[in-house]
Amino acid sequence: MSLMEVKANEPVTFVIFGATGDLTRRKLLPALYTLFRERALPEQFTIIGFARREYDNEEFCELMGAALREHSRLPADDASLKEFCSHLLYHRGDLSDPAAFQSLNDRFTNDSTLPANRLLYLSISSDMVDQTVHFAHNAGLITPANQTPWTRVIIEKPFGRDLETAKALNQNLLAYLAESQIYRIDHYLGKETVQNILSFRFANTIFEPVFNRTYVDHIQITAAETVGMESGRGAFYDRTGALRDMVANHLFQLLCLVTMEPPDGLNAAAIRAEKMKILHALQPAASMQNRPGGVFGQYAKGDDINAFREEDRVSPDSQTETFVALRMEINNWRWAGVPIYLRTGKRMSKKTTEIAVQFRIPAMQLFQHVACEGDVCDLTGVKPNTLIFRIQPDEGIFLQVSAKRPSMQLVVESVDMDFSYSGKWDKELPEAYERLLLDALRGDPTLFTRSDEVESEWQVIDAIWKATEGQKPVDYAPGSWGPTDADQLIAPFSWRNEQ
Ligand SMILES: NC(=O)C1=CN([C@@H]2O[C@H](COP(=O)(O)OP(=O)(O)OC[C@H]3O[C@@H](n4cnc5c(N)ncnc54)[C@H](OP(=O)(O)O)[C@@H]3O)[C@@H](O)[C@H]2O)C=CC1
Ligand SMILES: O=C1O[C@H](COP(=O)(O)O)[C@@H](O)[C@H](O)[C@H]1O
Repeated sequence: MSLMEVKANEPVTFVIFGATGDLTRRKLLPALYTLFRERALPEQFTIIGFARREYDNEEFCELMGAALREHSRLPADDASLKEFCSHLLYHRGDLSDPAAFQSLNDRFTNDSTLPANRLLYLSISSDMVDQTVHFAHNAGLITPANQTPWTRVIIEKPFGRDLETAKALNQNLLAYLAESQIYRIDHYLGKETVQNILSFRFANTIFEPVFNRTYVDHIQITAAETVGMESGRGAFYDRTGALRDMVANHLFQLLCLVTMEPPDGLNAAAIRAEKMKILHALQPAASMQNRPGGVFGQYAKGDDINAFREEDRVSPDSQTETFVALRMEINNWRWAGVPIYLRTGKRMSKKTTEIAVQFRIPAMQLFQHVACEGDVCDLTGVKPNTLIFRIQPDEGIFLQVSAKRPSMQLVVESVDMDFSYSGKWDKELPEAYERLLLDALRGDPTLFTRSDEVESEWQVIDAIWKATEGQKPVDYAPGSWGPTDADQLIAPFSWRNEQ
């Protein structure tokens, strides 16, 4: 999709703290490069990479060139890479050293070609955010709110590691920044298919009346990844785990969007207000007292695949979960009693993110469902309707319904009503980071998370820790769908594994 329609115009200097890290290589630089190629960046822009490793500008440019060749959505040819590299600088420094920030600020003072508006991107671990903003402020890198040149600060997730740390971080940041300058990023909100959840629910009349406890049996949300620890991520992930890395932000956002009430407008405040109501009503399911509401797993050794505990910079006796499955419920009028199952994991069978809303079977079973393999047919009760939001890959939405199978008998079969982005639009979907970086450049916070929203997310996570206290991760085979305990968690339903 061309981003030409939307463009940032004001000159800007991006400073990426954590510029040698995995996120910068795989997502941030490729997104900036695509925006550059699409002419969506301002004419005047500079990107300064800040990290500890010893590089000069040229070496940094080579490193980023290699990353772009591997990860860019648009082809990274030599000529455009050369042009892009002319906008790249490297600033070596340690985040614990105030002098490194001072020398960075000196660059702004001494180099009149550096655009004075600045977008500081904190692609660093959450425990370094407070100090980084503090040092940046003391060095003069942060200009006052509501003035030009402006400063905006993008902060990566996870924002804190529990309610207490998130609250402290929110409060401390306000000593140096106005809330309007803080952009807490959750890249799932930048995904086209995630934005489509609200459009699909509220731009159509036929689905909304059945999105409630009367018609919905349960909801499953899965974010499965085949990757393990990408290079250098072991230490971060071992401190973080799947619950904080994925559930506390991405999965909760999906859950909110699929269950929230219609907002009274499409502005940030109205949408956030409805999401907040869901987060306040969300809790680990209490309805099935004798069964655990959560299952934690850790990937074991496989053929040619390290166990998590053998990964680089992971403790050999780590108890960190690389998989989690949860049974949650929303204690409100619309959803009370409807189980909501969440699961996410590394080294799973398939890369897939989807939301499946499974409806109740009809009250009266007039028909039988037939499934045939060759000449052998099996008759069972009618299958439930399921509405599936395919977030990635093969982006789209499909609805499973029952239809009469052509035969002399009145039996039905499950058929799909399928909408896929690639079938409908001959355009590649933009990457989430492209959209979000452009929004931040244009000063639009709609798709970023507000402080109270983040705190509410952590409140639920704290409740999950409490409800699952003492549970240790159980091993699962790489390439599987996680520990078998997760199947017991969802019984009598089943996870949708063969999608
Ligand atoms: N990777 C991903 O897919 C995603 C990551 N995120 C978030 O992005 C953030 C960064 O993640 P990721 O890139 O994976 O992490 P990495 O561990 O790969 O990178 C961390 C970066 O921080 C720098 N760094 C660490 N300590 C210091 C220090 N004392 N002084 C200066 N620089 C330092 C490192 O550079 P050096 O060693 O050279 O100093 C490196 O560039 C995290 O908050 C993560 O949750 C969010 C979504 C996806
Ligand atoms: O935030 C994160 O997301 C990625 C998965 O993102 P996706 O867009 O590929 O679904 C995950 O690999 C990473 O651990 C996590 O920090």
